[in-house]
Amino acid sequence: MRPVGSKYLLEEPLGRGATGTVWRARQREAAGAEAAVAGQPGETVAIKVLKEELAQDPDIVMRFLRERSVLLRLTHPNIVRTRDLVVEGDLLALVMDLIDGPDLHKYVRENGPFSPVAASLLTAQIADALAASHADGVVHRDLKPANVLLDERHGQMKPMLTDFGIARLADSPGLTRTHEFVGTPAYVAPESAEGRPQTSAVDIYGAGILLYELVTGRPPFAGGTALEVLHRHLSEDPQRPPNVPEALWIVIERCLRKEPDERPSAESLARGLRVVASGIGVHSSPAEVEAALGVGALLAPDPSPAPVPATPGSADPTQVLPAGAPSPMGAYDPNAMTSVMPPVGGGDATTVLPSTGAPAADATSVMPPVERPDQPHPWQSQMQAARDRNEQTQVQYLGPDDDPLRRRPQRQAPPPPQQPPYRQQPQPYQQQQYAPQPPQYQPPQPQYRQPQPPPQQPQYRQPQHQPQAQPPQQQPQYRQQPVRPQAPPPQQPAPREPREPRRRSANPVRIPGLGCLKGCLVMILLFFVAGWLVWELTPLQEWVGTGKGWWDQLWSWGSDAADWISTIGDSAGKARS
Ligand SMILES: Nc1ncnc2c1ncn2[C@@H]1O[C@H](COP(=O)(O)OP(=O)(O)OP(=O)(O)O)[C@@H](O)[C@H]1O
Repeated sequence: MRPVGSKYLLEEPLGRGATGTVWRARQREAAGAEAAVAGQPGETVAIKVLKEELAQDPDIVMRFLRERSVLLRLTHPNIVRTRDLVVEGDLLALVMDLIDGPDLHKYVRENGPFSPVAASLLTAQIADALAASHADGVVHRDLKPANVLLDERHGQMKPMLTDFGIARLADSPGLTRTHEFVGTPAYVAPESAEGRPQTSAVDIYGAGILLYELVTGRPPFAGGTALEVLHRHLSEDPQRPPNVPEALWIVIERCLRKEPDERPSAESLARGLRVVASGIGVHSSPAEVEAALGVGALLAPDPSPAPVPATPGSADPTQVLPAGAPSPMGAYDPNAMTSVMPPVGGGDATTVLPSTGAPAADATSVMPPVERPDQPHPWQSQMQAARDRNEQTQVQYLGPDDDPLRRRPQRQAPPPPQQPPYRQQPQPYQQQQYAPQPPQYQPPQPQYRQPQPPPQQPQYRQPQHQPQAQPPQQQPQYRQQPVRPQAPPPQQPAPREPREPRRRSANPVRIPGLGCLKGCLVMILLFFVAGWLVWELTPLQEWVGTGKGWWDQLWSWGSDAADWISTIGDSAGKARS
């Protein structure tokens, strides 16, 4: 058992998500005054220990501390209560109420879809939770069945919305330094997918998808790839499945409107769903049936939806990239996985705003709204981050064979003469990755989280994204995003002209040792010339007493040497005979 802070002991892991691992834990002693719930020694709690890379990120630690009060104050019967936040060394953890029951995704997978009445009543409670958080200025932005726990303690199934805080904590510019970010393609609202301004209406869209899935067992927009899902969110109208009653379909269809302004408020959604539940049961009275069919009149849009302020320098966590699907060409789990994207800044996942109804409790947690149109598109940030990562200097050990300073020169094949200049005529993929980008657009370079779905979902694990497999025809629609003038993406250095290939001599044949031989010959020649000059130009001849010239003297020395050698040869022959 591992201690968390001085107050908690981790007992066993309950599950693992994109941002950390949830543990069943026990309270050792009552928490301090800073905790929302002091708790009693021996009490069981759930603790989400955030991933190390999040915990080691100063931005996230700051945010964690800054938003402590917001997380702790968010209480509702259908929201999993955050009891305490622990920061200890490199460890960041959220202490929550332990919910005894599966999450909705797991439940539907194991038990099949809910009846329309049960699905309506369940979603009505989730809408209650959303209404409360929206009134407090908090937008969840990652609503999906996996984030709804079913509390089965009292013979009833009570949905409990969780992960309010996590997306918000993880959503920070610090994430540009981790290799991941969070978003779930199957549940992402069109405006999030497009990088348009977001409001609490994104949660209503998520609720509509969730409701559809509860009654059918699958989300409305599926596809083989995340890009396909994204495209369907943006362009397709959902089709009414045969088992969905008309009244319920009216609600779902309203929630799934592409225009956020046309979606109902959380409060009117909850009310409408209860009216529908009463009117679609087998024992419903004619009046209840009629009221249910007229539910459209109840689904009033939110007059003042809570806006989602952007975090400067961050991207949108729910932004749908081919996320959750490491390869856009591969299948992915549309239901349960919070997708992870390339390191980017994060936008604010569950955002704290000045309360529309009540005053904001924590001024430090209120983010000033930032004009979305001025910001670079999230994909631009992702591309930039990927580029920055690629270009940074790496310090690493090089073996003798790899070290260019130690390596012996290798003969290299000359480059093929017809090879086009790399930067001038890039292939489509090369252009995406390396070519200099105009400031207003840097093409998406989606990468995805290392697949970490819960162990029960191995079929959803994906291989790494292969960028060249990306269908090119789906990209242009994201290229028109405006640029934030005050924080333009860093200018790319001007592309360097490709170097001309080195000119080689006409005769490329190399003779080993030729350089050394040449040197020796030159030295001999120099010595010879120097000797001749000294002999001829100095009084050396007279000193030696010969009076001969250079050549005569040389000849005489040569003759003396030959005589000496023949004398030695003769004396050796006589000795033998
Ligand atoms: N308060 C809690 N009580 C009991 N079980 C919990 C609690 N919170 C989470 N769990 C369980 O722990 C597991 C992991 O939760 P987590 O929120 O990390 O998963 P997730 O929603 O799939 O993650 P993510 O949204 O980051 O992808 C889930 O199976 C969930 O059922």
